[in-house]
Amino acid sequence: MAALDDLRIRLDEIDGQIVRLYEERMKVCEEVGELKVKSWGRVLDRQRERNKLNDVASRVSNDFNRKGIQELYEQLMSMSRKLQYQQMVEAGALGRLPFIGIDSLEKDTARVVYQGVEGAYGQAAMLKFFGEGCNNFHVRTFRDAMEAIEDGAADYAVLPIENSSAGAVTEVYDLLVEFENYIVGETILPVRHTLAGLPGTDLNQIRRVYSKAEALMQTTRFLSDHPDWEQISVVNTAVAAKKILEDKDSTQAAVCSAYAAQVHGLSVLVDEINDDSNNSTRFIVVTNQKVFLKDASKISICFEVPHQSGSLYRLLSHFIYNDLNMSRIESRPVEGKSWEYRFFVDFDGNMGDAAVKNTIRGLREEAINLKILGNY
Ligand SMILES: C=C(O[C@@H]1C=C(C(=O)O)C=C[C@H]1O)C(=O)O
Repeated sequence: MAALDDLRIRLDEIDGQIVRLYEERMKVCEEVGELKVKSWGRVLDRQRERNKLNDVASRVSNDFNRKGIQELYEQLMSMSRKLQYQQMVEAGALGRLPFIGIDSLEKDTARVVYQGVEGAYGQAAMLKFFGEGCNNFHVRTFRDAMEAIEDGAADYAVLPIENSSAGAVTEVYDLLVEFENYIVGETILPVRHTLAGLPGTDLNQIRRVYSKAEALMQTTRFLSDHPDWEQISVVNTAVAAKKILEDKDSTQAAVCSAYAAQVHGLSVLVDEINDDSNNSTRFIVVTNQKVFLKDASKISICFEVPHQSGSLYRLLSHFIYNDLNMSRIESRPVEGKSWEYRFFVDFDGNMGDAAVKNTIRGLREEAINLKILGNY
């Protein structure tokens, strides 16, 4: 049997040939790219790639190598596509993304909508982003807020998208797909839940606790010390506070912020009852125009993937290749298609960056229903 050193010398020789051939192949792909730039053609040719995979698979001697050569060719072709997207972008064949860069948001004159009633965390987030004196109104549901934006009744909506302990606010993700509204800002609000009731309420009197489902989830540890309390979810924590005031029933309490308790004339019975003391919620600011701040640094997109092994992996490779840092990925079922998913990805970047244009160009061709949700 040959010694390890001898085998490695042979491998080095073979690899030398592979590297030379790889470069030769990429040169030819570049020429193909030039033709595509001239003809404004599509980079990805699925049929050609399928044929290529079948062809190389038919040339090897066993099943193990068949799988291996196909994986290798998938990578090779993906690299040549990425080179061609770059050529397209450099030649201006991508054009501009359909978003207009602006210097700042007109916060002073804007009319802003939030979901819930006075005292809602959404209101606190809105005041944090737009300032105490901002012109605002509130609506009952997230959908109402999205509609108010689409109809032009408001310029901006402030909506929760993610909580640090309960995770995604899935309804808002789905609404971002359904409506032609775009994210232009975000703000993170620390969430401190309290148990609030009518002034003078004793904890022993309480039989029912009202709150938003997420807030009940975020205070599980405290509530599990009171297993006899019935937990009832309502649309918003501030709605829960309002209900306690209106019902005038001291067997009821609300899980809400100290601010909501104060707005609705309740007393804080127990302060800071959230399981996680760092609990915070990220809110997004949405508008009906395709605009982005010129100094924006985060992009949110969503897309569906073909229901095939490896398809998400291949799409995410665009981020790696273009050296973009992905900060979040979330999936939601695609309506009407059981077990198929839409992925929501946040990544660092600005729409003016070549790396971002490259990535978007690749994803637009290779993913299904790519939507840019905003750059902020
Ligand atoms: C090189 C081309 O572009 C892409 C890359 C391919 C490859 O690397 O073989 C094949 C088809 C295209 O998706 C081409 O169109 O031939």
